[in-house]
Amino acid sequence: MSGPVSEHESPLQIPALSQAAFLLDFDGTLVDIAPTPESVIVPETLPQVLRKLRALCGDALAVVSGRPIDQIDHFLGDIPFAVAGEHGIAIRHRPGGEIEKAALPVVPPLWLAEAQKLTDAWPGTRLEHKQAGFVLHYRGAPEAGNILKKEASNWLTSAKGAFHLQAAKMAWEVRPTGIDKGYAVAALMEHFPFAGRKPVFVGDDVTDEDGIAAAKRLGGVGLRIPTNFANPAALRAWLSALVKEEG
Ligand SMILES: O=P(O)(O)OC[C@H]1O[C@H](O[C@H]2O[C@H](CO)[C@@H](O)[C@H](O)[C@H]2O)[C@H](O)[C@@H](O)[C@@H]1O
Repeated sequence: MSGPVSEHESPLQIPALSQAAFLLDFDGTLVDIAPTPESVIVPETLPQVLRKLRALCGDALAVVSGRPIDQIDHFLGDIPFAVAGEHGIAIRHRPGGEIEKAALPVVPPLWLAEAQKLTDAWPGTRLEHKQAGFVLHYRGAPEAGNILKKEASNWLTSAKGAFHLQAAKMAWEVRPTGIDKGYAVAALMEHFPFAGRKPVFVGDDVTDEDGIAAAKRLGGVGLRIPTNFANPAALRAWLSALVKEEG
């Protein structure tokens, strides 16, 4: 185990890159949080750092995001070898490979209709559709956070545990129960080029805790912003130093 120091000046113990697999969250981890999901900016130097990292760890670089896979493709193109989207509901294990989709219950159309009405009624809020759930964003109207939560909690009382409400960053996400980033990490680690390596998972949010726990369970390391890195810029600087040191 080795590695450069984090911005907090404590040396981070991670496996040698020749034995490591990197599984990285996207929003709030690789890129800074932005006012809207579309307005995220991928810093100019990040693609090159990630490509070097992928080369140094034998292609074992994955992005594990709450976003659908096509959005990660839009921002990062062919940089990661594998992508897990929607917190593990959709996984593409290799470049150009088929997307493996978990069999999940369909979101009741009534909830979607109610969610649309609710977000139409609150300027600054918005509804994001996902394959097996949806997100109520309130970054543009923080005062609406509580009402969105209350309404979504009411819909979920009829779900009999099939769906749950997940707190996200200035958002509430209605998610199917049973699949999380821990599942995604375990599934990715079963396949080439990840299998046999030690996972290094980095995230920033509550949903990343499952990924962190899974990485540790599998003999690797789980790191979190702001515990191990002050912010995404500090993580990017650490990754840049890591690839320079070993490159
Ligand atoms: O698992 P992640 O890759 O971290 O994705 C989590 C969610 O990210 C997006 O929403 C969040 O980021 C937006 C852009 O910075 C921000 O505007 C929003 O307030 C955040 O909640 C994305 O829209 C969600 O689908 C992801 O689940």
